[in-house]
Amino acid sequence: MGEYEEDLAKEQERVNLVVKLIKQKINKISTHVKTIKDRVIDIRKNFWEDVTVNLEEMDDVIETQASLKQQAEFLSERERSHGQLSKQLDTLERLKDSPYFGRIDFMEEGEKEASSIYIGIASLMDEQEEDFLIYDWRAPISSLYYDYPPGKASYQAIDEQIDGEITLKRQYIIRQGTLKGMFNTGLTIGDHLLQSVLGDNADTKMKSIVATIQQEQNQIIRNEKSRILVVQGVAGSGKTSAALQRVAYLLYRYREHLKSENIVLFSPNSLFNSYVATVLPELGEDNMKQTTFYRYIDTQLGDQFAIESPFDQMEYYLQVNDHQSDSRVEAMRYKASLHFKEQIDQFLTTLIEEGMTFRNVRFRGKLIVSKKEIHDYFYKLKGNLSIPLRLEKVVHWLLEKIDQLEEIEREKDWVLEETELLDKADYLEVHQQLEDETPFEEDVFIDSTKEEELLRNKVIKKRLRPLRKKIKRFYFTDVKNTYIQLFEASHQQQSDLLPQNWQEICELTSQSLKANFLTWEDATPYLYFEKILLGFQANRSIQHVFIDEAQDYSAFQFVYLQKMFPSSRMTLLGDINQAIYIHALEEDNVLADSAEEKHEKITLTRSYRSTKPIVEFTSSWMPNGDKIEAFNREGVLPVVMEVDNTSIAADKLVYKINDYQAAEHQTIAVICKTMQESEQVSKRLSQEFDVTLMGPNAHTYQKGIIVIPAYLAKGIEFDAVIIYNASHKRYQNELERNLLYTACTRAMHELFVLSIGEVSTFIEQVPKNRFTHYKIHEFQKNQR
Ligand SMILES: Nc1ncnc2c1ncn2[C@@H]1O[C@H](COP(=O)(O)OP(=O)(O)OP(=O)(O)O)[C@@H](O)[C@H]1O
Repeated sequence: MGEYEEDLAKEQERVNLVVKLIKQKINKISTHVKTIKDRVIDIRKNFWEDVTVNLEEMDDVIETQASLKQQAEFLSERERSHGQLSKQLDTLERLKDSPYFGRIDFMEEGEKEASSIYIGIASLMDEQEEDFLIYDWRAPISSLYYDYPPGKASYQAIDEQIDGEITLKRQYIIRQGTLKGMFNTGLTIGDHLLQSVLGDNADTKMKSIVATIQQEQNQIIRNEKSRILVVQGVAGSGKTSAALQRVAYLLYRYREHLKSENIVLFSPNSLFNSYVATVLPELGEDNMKQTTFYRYIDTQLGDQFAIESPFDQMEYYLQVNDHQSDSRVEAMRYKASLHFKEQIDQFLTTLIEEGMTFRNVRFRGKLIVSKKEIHDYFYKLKGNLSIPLRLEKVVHWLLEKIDQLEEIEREKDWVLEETELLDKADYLEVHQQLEDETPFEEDVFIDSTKEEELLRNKVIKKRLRPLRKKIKRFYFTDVKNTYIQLFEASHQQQSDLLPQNWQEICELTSQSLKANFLTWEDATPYLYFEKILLGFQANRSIQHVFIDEAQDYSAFQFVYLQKMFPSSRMTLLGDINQAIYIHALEEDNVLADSAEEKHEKITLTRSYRSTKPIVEFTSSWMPNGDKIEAFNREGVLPVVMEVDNTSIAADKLVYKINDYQAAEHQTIAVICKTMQESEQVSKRLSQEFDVTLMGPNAHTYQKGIIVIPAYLAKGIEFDAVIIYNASHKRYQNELERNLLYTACTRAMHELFVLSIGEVSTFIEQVPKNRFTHYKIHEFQKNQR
């Protein structure tokens, strides 16, 4: 037996031992879990038998409530411990299959012997609970594995730095408890293993990269210094992967006070949400909150306005021919900028003096306080008070008026009529109150006048409750009409910063606001305005905000998010080359080099997703493309095919898909520029194949052939990608350059670019040795 085989046998022996112990633990916990589960089922089944339900008398109602509460608490406590144990069990099940993936032998300074540290997705102690058989990959000592090659190394323990030497660094592939392979590695964690992981088929769900995290990615995952960490990473450099590993790391590092519900991830679309949803559970952690910025805005303003989605805004942009003179396009740019924010801030200061618009306060159709009265009261309040403080005072004043109204209305006939509509619990309460208030006498009789008074009280309070609530929420302030004034003539200032078509933009804006429609470019500014006007209620429960595809956020949106989460740390991840929204091309993009260097910035330049030829091809038309490094994974050259017309394009498309299917690619994406184009292509393809058309509302996708617009394919990847029509006409400007780059970089193994007519100048720029070029004319269409 050679040295390697001997080592392998020894390691397998250790694996066996560890797996045996894991199985024992699983058995022990399973029995415990089963007992608790039976108990939970039992409690649920007998829930109503174990509580005494009696609603006849008030005392009984109170007793019933207490009994219900006690029973519910008991149940939820059991359910909680059942949940925790089941989670432990899940983790153990995963460890049983593959207990660890790495090892380092580390000799601490001053020690004579190195200790072996085995690293896996969770920690495991030996039987005596004394030594670690496996270290969690997030433990301080595990960072050695990701950060150093064999040789001198150190790591940061809780309060000190530990120095020493790594004498061995090894990687394992263990499946179903069997050691399938093992390598001793240098600095980069297993080119070997990485090659094999990256060479696999694309999945419809993102995978965890825990076993092969690269040193530069580890800097992101374990970063604890920065309040705002900005990651600029080229396409496929592992930004999203690192972000999710970072969530898992933070949950472990701050497990005492950070829970998954204190973390939120803003992602580009719903499809992406589900794409990444399995990574954390795979690592034994609960998912963080996930949302899209659009969904967030919609929950804030959706009941007042119909809100355009960013995708509809994008479709509009992509269909406009002349971007220079289109007012809407100009508005998209301007309203995303900090200049516009300043303009709003200035407008807000003028409102201190004049301009606030209010709504009438009515009750049962009758005017109680007119908007004019509110206006006059508001502007009589001291000028040095802020608007939100003054509004608080108005609330106070209005509530007093409502108190007076209550006194008057209570005596009216309609109130008595409505006492009939009160429910049983109200009557019981009134009776109880009457009994409590009546001095003890032999002959207790219910005083009917008093009873009527109490019942009237109940009715009027019930009816006024919604009005009081609305007042407390400032519904008497007419935010929309106040905001509209910003776009009206009386407020027009002359400024060089205003866009040329400002007048027209103003008209368009007030029209759509009046129709209760918010364009995407108006949504954040409006919400900002509303929040500042009424007083910002910052979210303090979120401790960490992750923003993926951060390049697509405007400077305005970013400032808004900072205001919304003032006490949160933030991790922003993006790629300036994939900026596909018009506002994202501006200089104030948070990821642009020109942006102020006030945040810590980590740059990732190595791309892992695509083969080397694909990375070299796609980076050729990007500014600074020479800085994009490919991970060394071989593959075939991308193919560019120019055809004369759509009919040849359709034939070639079908031909290529057949080709890719024969090569056993499991996810094949036909990426189009717009939704409309996607619909046409999908219709054509569905004559021959089973295809899925992905639109903005798609939540998941299956393996097979999908047709998708480029902007929705953000963040995800496919075995093979076909760009439907990368013609000169379709891809010309900056945004289209980025869109084409984003689309092409979705390919892991193969890329085929069709062009109907002359190919885009961006592809013309690519050195000819970086792709295979075909031109197919009508008369040649039957050849390849
Ligand atoms: N260290 C790693 N080990 C294994 N696979 C990795 C590693 N880093 C990245 N990958 C793989 O590379 C691919 C791209 O990763 P990811 O989607 O996180 O990149 P990204 O920078 O967010 O990409 P994009 O900006 O293009 O959407 C994924 O398949 C991911 O699993």
